[in-house]
Amino acid sequence: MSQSAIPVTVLTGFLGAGKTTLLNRILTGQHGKKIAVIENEFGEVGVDNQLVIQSDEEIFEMNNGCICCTVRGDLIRILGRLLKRKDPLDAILIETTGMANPAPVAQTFFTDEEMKTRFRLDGIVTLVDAKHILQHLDSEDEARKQVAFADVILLNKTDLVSPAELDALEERIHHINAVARIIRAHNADVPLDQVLDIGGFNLSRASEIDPQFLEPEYPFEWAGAYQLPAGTHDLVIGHHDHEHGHDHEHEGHDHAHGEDGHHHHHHHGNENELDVVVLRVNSLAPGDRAGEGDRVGGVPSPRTASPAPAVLPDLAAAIDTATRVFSDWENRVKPGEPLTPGATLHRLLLDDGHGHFPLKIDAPGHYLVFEGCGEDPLHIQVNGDTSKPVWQQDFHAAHSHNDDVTSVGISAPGDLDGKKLNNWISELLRVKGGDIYRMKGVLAVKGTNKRLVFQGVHMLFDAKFDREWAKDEPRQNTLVFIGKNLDRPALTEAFKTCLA
Ligand SMILES: Nc1nc2c(ncn2[C@@H]2O[C@H](COP(=O)(O)OP(=O)(O)OP(=O)(O)O)[C@@H](O)[C@H]2O)c(=O)[nH]1
Repeated sequence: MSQSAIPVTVLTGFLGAGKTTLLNRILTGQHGKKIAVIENEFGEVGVDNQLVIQSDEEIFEMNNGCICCTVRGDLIRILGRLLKRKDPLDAILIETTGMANPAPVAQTFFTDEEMKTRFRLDGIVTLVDAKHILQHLDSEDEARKQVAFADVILLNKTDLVSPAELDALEERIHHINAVARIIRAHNADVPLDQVLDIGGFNLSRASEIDPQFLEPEYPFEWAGAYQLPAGTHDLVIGHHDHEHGHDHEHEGHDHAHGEDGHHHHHHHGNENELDVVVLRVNSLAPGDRAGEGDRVGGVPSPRTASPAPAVLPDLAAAIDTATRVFSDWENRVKPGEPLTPGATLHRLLLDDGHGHFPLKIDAPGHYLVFEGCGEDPLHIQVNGDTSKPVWQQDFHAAHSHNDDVTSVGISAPGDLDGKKLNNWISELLRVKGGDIYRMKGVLAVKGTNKRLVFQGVHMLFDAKFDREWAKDEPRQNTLVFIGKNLDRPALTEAFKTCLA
């Protein structure tokens, strides 16, 4: 990207989130930068202008209502005028209205060659009112979008909520947009270098900040591994009778689900159904310790208690399979009807939270049982004895929030075939462009020693080769999609087919 390109920051945020407050800070701050501010006013003309402290920076107003394709010309005209200035600008800030979707503004910088060479979209900064954002996230599409589009999220008005609420909020925001940097603020008091000229989509930095950002979420909440002999055993759902003891320590769930600050939902919305997948794992090493390292203190999940690959070598593959199977058609099973291991989603029909299901095991070995809802106690009876799980773990459920907007990250070494990559991205944007809000990536393309850096907003995007990969730097592809109804397995699969 050319050095002379003027960085553009798009400032968004719901009504009253603190955009004007931040703007005033920027305009009065002693940063020695020449910044032009473009305001997109909706409704009453120029009210905000009186609130903005006058300064040397120029303020341009667009009074044509929300920026959309028809008024993008207006923005382009203002930008054109800014280019003609004698003393060049250091930065441009565009404030969108509270209700606006920032996409069309951001897309302006991917539209034509002149826009692409003279300006660069440095970042989308979204101000969030910590006190009111939750109700907006629940009810308003635009609020989720503003969070989804952001490179930086200023969690403002921290004085109005408790630290615990802030933590929960961050978790929720992170769930929607896993790569945005979240900065807490009071009266929008953030260091300006965290907002302006940030090189917003530098993914390698994003991954350094939060190594978990690629961590997938799962369609199940709990999995346990059992060593089972051949035969027909009894899969029991519900609190079991006292004579069987408490081998399957599901008590931990109360803690895990009750105190982590957000609501968990039953996936199928029916307490009398439980989704279960049973898979055979081939190569479980002997000497496994039951329940090792899991659900001890806090909220056990892949974020805090990763599975030990040496203990369960097939675990990752089994988790992948289960993730896929959980989105298959369910096979409804009435109490008393038998289950067999395999790639089938069993929806167990329970009677007041209880049920007995014969589990048919042909070959002795290790079996993983995945449970859609982790709150239902489950155990397996073998010849009247409760079988202890040799391993178990809670998983972050994909549906722990009812957000349809999420992030999918892919990180893999290897060189990509430029042509296949191009075809995939074009096709993806053609089919899913409306749902993919943002896409960012740093990619290794076969035949070039430069990194391909790209970012996009809906179907418009910009890809450029930037610096060479450093000598000690692995040619690692990192890309992230933020959007609605994203299909992680499909995206991951399609990406793999682009490897050279
Ligand atoms: N308590 C509290 N109030 C704040 C904070 N930041 C801003 N405010 C106040 O919130 C109100 C709205 O702030 P603005 O900066 O005007 O918000 P805005 O996003 O520009 O609002 P619109 O122009 O309506 O979209 C003002 O009264 C601010 O003084 C904060 O951190 N804490």
